[in-house]
Amino acid sequence: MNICVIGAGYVGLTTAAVLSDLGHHVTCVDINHNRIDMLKNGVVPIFEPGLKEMIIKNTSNNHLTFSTDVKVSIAENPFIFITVGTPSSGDGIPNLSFVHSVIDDIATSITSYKIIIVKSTVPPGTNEEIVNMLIEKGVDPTLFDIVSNPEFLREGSAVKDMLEPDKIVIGVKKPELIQLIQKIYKEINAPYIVTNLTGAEMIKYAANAFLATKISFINEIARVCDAYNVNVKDVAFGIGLDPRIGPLFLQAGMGYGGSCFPKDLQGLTYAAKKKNLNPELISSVQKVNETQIDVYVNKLKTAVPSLEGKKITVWGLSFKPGTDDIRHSASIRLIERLLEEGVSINTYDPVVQLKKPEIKCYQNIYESVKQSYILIIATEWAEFNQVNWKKVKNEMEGNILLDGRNIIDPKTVQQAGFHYLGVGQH
Ligand SMILES: NC(=O)c1ccc[n+]([C@@H]2O[C@H](COP(=O)([O-])OP(=O)(O)OC[C@H]3O[C@@H](n4cnc5c(N)ncnc54)[C@H](O)[C@@H]3O)[C@@H](O)[C@H]2O)c1
Ligand SMILES: O=c1ccn([C@@H]2O[C@H](COP(=O)(O)OP(=O)(O)O[C@H]3O[C@H](CO)[C@@H](O)[C@H](O)[C@H]3O)[C@@H](O)[C@H]2O)c(=O)[nH]1
Repeated sequence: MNICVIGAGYVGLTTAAVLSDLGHHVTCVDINHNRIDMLKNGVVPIFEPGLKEMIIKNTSNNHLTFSTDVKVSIAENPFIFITVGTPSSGDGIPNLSFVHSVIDDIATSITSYKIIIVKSTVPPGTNEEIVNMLIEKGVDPTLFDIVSNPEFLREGSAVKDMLEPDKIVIGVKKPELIQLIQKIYKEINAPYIVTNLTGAEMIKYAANAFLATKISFINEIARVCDAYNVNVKDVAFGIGLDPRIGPLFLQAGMGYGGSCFPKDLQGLTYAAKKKNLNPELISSVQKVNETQIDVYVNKLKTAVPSLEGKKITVWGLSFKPGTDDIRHSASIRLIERLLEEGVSINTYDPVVQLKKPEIKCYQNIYESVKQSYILIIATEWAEFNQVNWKKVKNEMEGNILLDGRNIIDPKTVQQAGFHYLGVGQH
């Protein structure tokens, strides 16, 4: 099948790579010329395991091509996937301008029937609005159908998640569209959840809100565990065995970040308020997450009353392991907060190098801790558990280790001479 994927970001590139790998002919388009030039030259602008190999394989066999000509690509392909960004505007309202710009391009270039598949995460009601927008722009309603097909991949395992999803959600206005979408995803074995356009949008928002709720829940429990000298991991394990609760997404730490949870909870709040509802639980989930950094900074300040002038090394910059994405990273928020205390910051991350004069980025993990007073683990990269702790300690001036992700065994680092600080882990 001939498919156009609009947007060459985390979702767009993964969609384009996977669909081309499944045998379709895919054109991936983006208005970012630099990005498309890189892709045409075999350079994949994001770090995502397995993505580069899949892109190179499918560009070599001509199943996947890249372009900056959005209108031509729309005109040439019957299936149009929209995967552009839907960031939060400053006040938390979802910024749909990128989606609207694609709709404008479709309205001005459509001459034959298109199925427009919206993968971008959008607030409830958006896909219905898209139908109306196209009609208002003079597009004949028989020339298009809209399918809401939200994406549930996680960064760091995007390719695998798209090849082995736990479900495929499709929102449609006409039942005959279901089979066409199933044809696109023929090789993928997953149950289909079929609903209307707004239902699919709500499933996406509700999924992210629930996952974020689990994280804020366990972070709140960790604060209480801390006060009672209880290990929150024991509590998470204990409750997680109950199948009604489940063991996943109960890892306490500095809180959730990334390009999705923060903005989608804001988007859900906005959507609820628009209908005069007051989403109290979602507001509390956000509040716990926003104050989680303070819990760690306060912990540090109890151990080291004056942070001013101290050198601190932070391991981990990306918002989670396996990605180079630093959007809404808890680590970056922590660094900004610490800089306000007058500290100097060294960092090490396996894939991210920041370009900020006030932050020193190292490519060698042991170099990064030289003469540091405090070491902070801010992202749960597995390699942070494989270091020689004695060597790390010897390089440092101080001995404080703040474990912002509860990934370190306190005894191991205490034996190496560290003073271990955690929240809900001792
Ligand atoms: N990142 C994730 O893990 C993830 C997972 C599921 C769903 N989503 C949702 O998918 C959408 C995309 O997220 P992302 O992280 O891939 O975004 P991204 O910022 O990585 O990529 C978006 C791309 O769209 C391009 N673009 C913007 N306007 C365009 C236009 N008019 N025409 C062509 N290209 C245009 C940008 O240049 C950019 O390369 C968002 O709605 C997000 O909420 C993201
Ligand atoms: O037990 C946990 C699990 C995660 N996190 C944090 O939560 C954030 C988000 O992690 P994760 O969900 O793995 O990453 P994303 O790539 O943001 O994926 C989420 O957001 C995507 C975009 O909507 C969805 O498609 C995915 O299903 C959803 O998991 C990260 O900062 C993690 O460190 C925790 O603190 N504790």
